[in-house]
Amino acid sequence: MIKVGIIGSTGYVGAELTRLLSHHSEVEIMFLDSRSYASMEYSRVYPSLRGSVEKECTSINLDEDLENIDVLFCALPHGLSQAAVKKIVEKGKKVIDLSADFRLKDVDVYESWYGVKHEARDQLSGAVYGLSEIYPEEIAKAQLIANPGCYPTSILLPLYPLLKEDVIDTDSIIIDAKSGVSGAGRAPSDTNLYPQCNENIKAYSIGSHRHTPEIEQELTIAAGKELKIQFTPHLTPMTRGILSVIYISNKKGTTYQQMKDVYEKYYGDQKFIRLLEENEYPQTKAVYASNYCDISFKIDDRTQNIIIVSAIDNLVKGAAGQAVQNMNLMFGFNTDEGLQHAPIWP
Ligand SMILES: NC(=O)C1=CN([C@@H]2O[C@H](COP(=O)(O)OP(=O)(O)OC[C@H]3O[C@@H](n4cnc5c(N)ncnc54)[C@H](OP(=O)(O)O)[C@@H]3O)[C@@H](O)[C@H]2O)C=CC1
Ligand SMILES: CC(=O)N[C@@H](CCC(=O)OP(=O)(O)O)C(=O)O
Repeated sequence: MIKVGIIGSTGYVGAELTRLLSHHSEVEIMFLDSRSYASMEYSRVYPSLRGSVEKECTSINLDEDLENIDVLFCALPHGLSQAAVKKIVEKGKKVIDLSADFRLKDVDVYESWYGVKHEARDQLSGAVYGLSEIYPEEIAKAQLIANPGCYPTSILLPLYPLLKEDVIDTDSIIIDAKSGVSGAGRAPSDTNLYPQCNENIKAYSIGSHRHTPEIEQELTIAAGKELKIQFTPHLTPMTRGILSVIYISNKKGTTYQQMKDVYEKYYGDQKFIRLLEENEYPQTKAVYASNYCDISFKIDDRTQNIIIVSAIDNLVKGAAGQAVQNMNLMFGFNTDEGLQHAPIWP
């Protein structure tokens, strides 16, 4: 058994971590940190976890409470994890940060896109980008994991292998992605106000979304040359889920079989990537509350475009589930421990 602590446990991502880890056979949850609900039973904050999580929230002291754990999960808004990450790394323990704070390798890029100063620069170079299926060996050896963003996970999993194997063009990648409202977190905001998000779909942050440099960083590594993407996220009236549709001009004349072979090579034995049959396309309900990423694609011979579709649950594969998968890799547990449950349908 390992001992884990969760900071930011009462946010949506923290709640998914708590749900998943409370059913993990190798884990004991030591604390559920919260500023706002300290001393309150966790199951009063999240009644769905009554009977599964019998623990009070606590506002932890970074100098004392980190001593008793083997791994810390940080699920705080960006800019706020750095002090805790610094402390735990200095103590020689493992940490999985679910914010954007350690994802970008260039600190100037982080500071300019996120508009905050990085207070733990020394830790950045040691951070491993936790895209589980792509970097399993690095993750297994890491002390600090920068867990990927939700949109990047849904976009990098389908694109990384194709760029690595040089079967698609790099200068015409257009991504149209749609997220459920839980992607915006739990704090009330203009984004998640019911009358404004219900029965409404909108594009936002066109050409300026903070996930753009994260996606470009990883695709550049895959392609071995710098590339830029066109990324348009949308807010849709669903609670969970991300559907990403990616358009690439098929200038290389890639065939369906070539692409299928690449996906089979990278993901054929990966439990959490489901490659769908030809003319079957991913949908968010088919991955709801699960750690799956569903992928399929079409080569449109009429327009000579490649269209790739992926679906994930933003809170699970896009955040807490992938973090648990990374913890499993770091501690040598079965990859799917704590994550075996099927999606919920309908
Ligand atoms: N939502 C998603 O789909 C995804 C989110 N992420 C990232 O995971 C992290 C957590 O996201 P999410 O759970 O959605 O966010 P939420 O806003 O739902 O939760 C964040 C929690 O952090 C705690 N907190 C502590 N200090 C502060 C502070 N100063 N300001 C605000 N909250 C604070 C709050 O709990 P309390 O007041 O009880 O301490 C709050 O509930 C973020 O970095 C996010 O970008 C990553 C991938 C997907
Ligand atoms: C719907 C919605 O608002 N989504 C959020 C996703 C951000 C997020 O989750 O942030 P990180 O993954 O980078 O931590 C957004 O677009 O800002």
